[in-house]
Amino acid sequence: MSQTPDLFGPSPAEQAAALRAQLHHHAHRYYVLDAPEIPDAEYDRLFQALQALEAQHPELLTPDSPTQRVIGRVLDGFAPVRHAVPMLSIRTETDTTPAGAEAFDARVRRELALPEDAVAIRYAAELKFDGLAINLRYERGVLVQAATRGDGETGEDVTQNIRTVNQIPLRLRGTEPPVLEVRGEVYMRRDDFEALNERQRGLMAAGAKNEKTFVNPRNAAAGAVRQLDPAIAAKRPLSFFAYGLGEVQGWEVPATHHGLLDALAALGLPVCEHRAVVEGAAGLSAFHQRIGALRDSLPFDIDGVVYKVDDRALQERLGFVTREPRWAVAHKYPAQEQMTRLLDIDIQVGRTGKLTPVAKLEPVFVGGTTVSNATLHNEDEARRKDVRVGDTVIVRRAGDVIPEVVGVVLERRPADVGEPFDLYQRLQGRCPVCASPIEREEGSADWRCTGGLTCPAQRKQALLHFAGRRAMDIEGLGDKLVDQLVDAGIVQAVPDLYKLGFTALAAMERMGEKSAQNLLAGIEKSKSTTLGRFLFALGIRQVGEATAKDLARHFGTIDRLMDARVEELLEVNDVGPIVAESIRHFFDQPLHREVVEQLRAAGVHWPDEQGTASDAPRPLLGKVLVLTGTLPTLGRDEAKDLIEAAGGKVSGSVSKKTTWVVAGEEAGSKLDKARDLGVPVIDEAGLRALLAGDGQET
Ligand SMILES: NC(=O)c1ccc[n+]([C@@H]2O[C@H](COP(=O)([O-])OP(=O)(O)OC[C@H]3O[C@@H](n4cnc5c(N)ncnc54)[C@H](O)[C@@H]3O)[C@@H](O)[C@H]2O)c1
Ligand SMILES: [Zn+2]
Repeated sequence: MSQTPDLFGPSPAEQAAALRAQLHHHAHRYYVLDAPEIPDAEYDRLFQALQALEAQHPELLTPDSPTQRVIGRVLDGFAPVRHAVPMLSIRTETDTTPAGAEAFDARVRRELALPEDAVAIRYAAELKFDGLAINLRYERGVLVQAATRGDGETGEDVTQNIRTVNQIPLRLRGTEPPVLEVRGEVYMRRDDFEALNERQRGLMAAGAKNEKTFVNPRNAAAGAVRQLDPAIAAKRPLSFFAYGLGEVQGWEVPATHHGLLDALAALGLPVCEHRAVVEGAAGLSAFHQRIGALRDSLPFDIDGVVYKVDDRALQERLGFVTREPRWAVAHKYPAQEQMTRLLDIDIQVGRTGKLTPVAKLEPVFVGGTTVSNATLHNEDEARRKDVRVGDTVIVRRAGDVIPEVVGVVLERRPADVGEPFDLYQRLQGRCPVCASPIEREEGSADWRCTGGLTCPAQRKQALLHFAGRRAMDIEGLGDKLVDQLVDAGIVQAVPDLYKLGFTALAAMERMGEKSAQNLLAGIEKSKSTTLGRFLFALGIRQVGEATAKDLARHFGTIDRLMDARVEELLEVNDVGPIVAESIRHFFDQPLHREVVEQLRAAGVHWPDEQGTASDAPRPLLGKVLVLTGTLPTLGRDEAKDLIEAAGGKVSGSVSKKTTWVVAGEEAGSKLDKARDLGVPVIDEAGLRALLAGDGQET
């Protein structure tokens, strides 16, 4: 092939060299530093561009090309581990349609030289977990070593960190072969990831240095596994799925892949339940489709499914190419991270007045939908990521979590990029909706509007929250209608809902008589409620559904609650100082008391509850009890109610603050803990005596 003159742009050789350099750079960021700069989808595009170029110009192929070998390197600080059996990659089918499965099936049949009319091949289909590969070496049934993949030949010894993963058995169940290496994926569940990042944001808001958030669960998992301090690794909740084998000595390897997965599960290793044996391309496609529909609801990220020829004898016939087996393929789904341009940063005012910077994006298809807004969480996050208008940013959308901007692609920053984000300056210190001053409390990551219910943004959200299914449950009052009612000035605050008349409603645009009637009926129906729902509906900061119920049960009437002092509030189960302060603060504002009065005057009512904070004697005031095991006559909830009625608190775990542990039949570890800590243990009879006011001494 002749060299293309410069006149026509870079030659294929120059293009290949440039792609290789880029891929090496990004692979280093990703595999070695756990700090990717571009989304996987972008890396895959570069990778495929190089593959295509090398296919067209085979003379450009070099042995060190990223297409020819697994990339990765041992990080300083970890001992290198030479893998007895190399840890390979998997060929990727990027065509996310059913055609991807057909291409794989056709290739397998061709490579096996099967005749046209041969029976369909059986495949084991499983999920492609988005974490990192780990080799677990068991000798005589005991976990002796855990290693990362590294470059496939040599990985890192991460045994210490892996031992902290609860799901990984330290000893196999029922067998002790000389050597059994189990391979699988260490990953972080989405909820664990969200909680970890939330905690990181909290630490950073409180001024902690050296903390950071993670771009996605895979990145967080990789960071934890390759953490040099096992104490930190132990705090990062990791999970594991087994999917294959490394070296084996003295163990009968099952004849099929699905048989192997069953065998691994029997040894006590976690194996994902979403797996199947399917036949031919049609079976593969159906699996791809079924899992695709399930993807968002899975508790962890997957980036595709993996198909493996089920029969081990056939696998051996197919063998390997340089960096991947011929008998397996990964069939992808649309990426959950993509690049797009940041057009602007909007600031949204939430129901509680919290100001959230929201990225306005050039619409991009990510995680299966088109996204044009993504959260930036708060000012600190936006600054730390140095997100600026005009930047190319990485957007992530996974499951039902709201889309977020996880980073900036600095190498694509244009010369005329915007200024660093400054929320206060941007808003000139005023709420974008009501122009009230904004403030940021010490130790909080969030700016807030101080307008309270006078702020229409908070008003609209407050109305929606008030009408919500778990609050006052006003059927037919959705966001469009709330917008209309507030914008038309018909409803200013929650009590106005109960003053709505048919004529005014029916006269509104896009509102038929029927819907007006339905809405009025819904509003009427909502008048009869419970105190718990009503309290939740008020939208007091920090008071969720459960706390609202607890408050209702404890105080019985709203008047008693509105007048409760902080110390009295603290007596309620699960109410701590922050929640108590927030409730106090809410009812200290005359506006809020007025709202309550107006609602009552409009006919909103609920049966008063007995209230456990009545004037009856409260022999358990200030005591903390823990229930464990089955009591002879009292049910768990019943016992809890009685204890709370007597002024006591029920806690879920035993600590030094526990006054008594009430133990019944089959009491478990809580009883042991009580004994360890020297906490007195009583039975149901003892509890009854306490409730009756006897035996106060501890
Ligand atoms: N963003 C970046 O800069 C960047 C850089 C390099 C690589 N990457 C990403 O890394 C990936 C490519 O890396 P790779 O070579 O490690 O291949 P891969 O991750 O696509 O496939 C191989 C891996 O799949 C995993 N796997 C998950 N479920 C499995 C199952 N059921 N059976 C077998 N294996 C399973 C294993 O860990 C195995 O090592 C791509 O997604 C690429 O985008 C991104
Ligand atoms: Zn405001």
